[in-house]
Amino acid sequence: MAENYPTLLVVACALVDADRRVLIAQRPENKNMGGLWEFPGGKVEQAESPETALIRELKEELDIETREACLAPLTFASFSYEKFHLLMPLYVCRKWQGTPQALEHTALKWVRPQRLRDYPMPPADEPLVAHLCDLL
Ligand SMILES: Nc1nc2c([nH]c(=O)n2[C@@H]2O[C@H](COP(=O)(O)OP(=O)(O)OP(=O)(O)O)[C@@H](O)[C@H]2O)c(=O)[nH]1
Repeated sequence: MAENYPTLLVVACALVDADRRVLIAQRPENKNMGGLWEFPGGKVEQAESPETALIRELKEELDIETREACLAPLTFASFSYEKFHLLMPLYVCRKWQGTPQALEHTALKWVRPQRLRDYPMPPADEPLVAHLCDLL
């Protein structure tokens, strides 16, 4: 692996509803990996904790509010993309205020964990699905 190959810290969240379904969000077509389904979240900015970043991203992307105590770490993705290495902790959140809206995505979908494989996801996400199936 080349030097100066940055590791990008991105936080993501599996929102889980009362029926044990998970929220996934479709990336806009004009973005890298457009059309794929991902877990809401985004890059951790400087001087932000992962949890603070995730709470911010959930508000910006979905217009929902949650708090640190409602974010349970589940697992992480570690995957080499062409231009960066992605390190992505995945949290589970079962308690939030508001109804998720697709403010930055093309669509949102509540999916049973066993059906997540029906939705094309970024390659980094594929190993995460098994963890959600085990948990839920
Ligand atoms: N939020 C999120 N990002 C993911 C997932 N899987 C995955 O590979 N990523 C990658 O993590 C990177 C950071 O995501 P991001 O949401 O902050 O950035 P972006 O590409 O949408 O564009 P932006 O820079 O305009 O915000 C992207 O390259 C994205 O494709 C995932 O499940 N959720």
